[in-house]
Amino acid sequence: MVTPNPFKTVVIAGVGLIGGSVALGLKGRFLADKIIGYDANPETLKLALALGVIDEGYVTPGDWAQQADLIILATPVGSLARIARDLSSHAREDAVFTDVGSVKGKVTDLLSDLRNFVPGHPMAGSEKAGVTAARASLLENAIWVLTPTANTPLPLLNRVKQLVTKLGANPVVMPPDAHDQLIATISHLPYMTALALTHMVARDERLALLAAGGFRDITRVASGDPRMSRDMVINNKEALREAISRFRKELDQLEEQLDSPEMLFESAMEGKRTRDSLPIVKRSLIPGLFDLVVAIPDKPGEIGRIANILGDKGINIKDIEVLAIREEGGALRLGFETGELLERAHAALNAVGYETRPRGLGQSSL
Ligand SMILES: NC(=O)c1ccc[n+]([C@@H]2O[C@H](COP(=O)([O-])OP(=O)(O)OC[C@H]3O[C@@H](n4cnc5c(N)ncnc54)[C@H](O)[C@@H]3O)[C@@H](O)[C@H]2O)c1
Ligand SMILES: O=C(O)C(=O)C[C@]1(C(=O)O)C=C[C@@H](O)C=C1
Repeated sequence: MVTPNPFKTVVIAGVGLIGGSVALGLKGRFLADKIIGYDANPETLKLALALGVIDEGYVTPGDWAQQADLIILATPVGSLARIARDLSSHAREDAVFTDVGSVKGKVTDLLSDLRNFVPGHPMAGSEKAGVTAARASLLENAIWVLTPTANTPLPLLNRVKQLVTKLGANPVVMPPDAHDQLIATISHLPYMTALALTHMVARDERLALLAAGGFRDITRVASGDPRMSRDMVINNKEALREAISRFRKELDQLEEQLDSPEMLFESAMEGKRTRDSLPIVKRSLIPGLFDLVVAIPDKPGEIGRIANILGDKGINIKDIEVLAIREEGGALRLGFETGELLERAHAALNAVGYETRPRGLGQSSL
């Protein structure tokens, strides 16, 4: 039996990496009839419209929010509560609110009286920010924590759970403080550790020269947006302090084990067993797209310009990736659904002077 869309018009407040990925997931799986973007940055909205992530965009709250059946708050943690208030003063009484913030206690407390609120946090992300990094597959098979408040009606929790499942993620329900405690260890502590390690490198340039895969893997999250990451840890400082103190003890213990090889071997075995048994998250979505690689000069606005040229011709970009950027410029990989769209994109971009080349599984005859 086909179940109807749980929500018809969805507002995404904060059309960045996560908001954009949710929007693409909703569109790709036909889970909403209309997606409205709300973002403080008009350039982001222009780009999101050109990339087909949203259908309409607004930079200020207004009566347009009356259309919303569901409002997904996806701005930095520190602004979530204010934006919820701003939008709720324009939204209908029955509009449902959820959020994707990385910390749940604070936002849940601040919004405990917000009607129809189901707080959430998808456990997926990236060190990249912004709508150009958004992709539907980011959320596939991810754990998506929901932390209902005392005021969240159970049927509503179930509707949001259903939506999360339809997006290809796995809902897990827990209280906000339990979420924050676990996240302090599994997400916020690794971020602080990455900062500590990168600071050591910053103080001795010979270390940077020798940094190989191991160091890069363990410090990847330090490349995340500094303001966003700061907001995330500052809003969970009690739980994070506790996690840091347990981490110090673990380090002290490992230091002591440097003099007892047997015990250090046991620790190494335990580390390997735990790391190797972490579930592998499979992400698949878009199979065999028709890819076009476009050479671009390293100038502001280039990605938006390309998206606009294609948008004006009604050519939908299904996937976008920034390939290596060097001083003299770089390249974009654009994915299209059909060979015909690929050829039209190639012609449109060539006509205005871009160098393009088809690539990958679904190449055309170009
Ligand atoms: N990045 C991750 O890995 C990750 C993972 C899970 C959850 N989250 C959470 O998702 C949320 C968004 O993170 P992101 O990584 O998508 O960030 P992002 O920077 O990619 O996107 C944030 C968007 O919000 C907009 N914005 C910022 N302040 C605003 C305001 N006051 N009013 C309206 N729009 C505003 C920005 O213009 C931007 O488009 C955060 O709460 C974060 O904690 C992030
Ligand atoms: O960068 C990634 O791969 C992430 O998944 C980012 C990450 C994490 O620490 O795991 C970062 C913050 C979130 O709230 C959720 C996920």
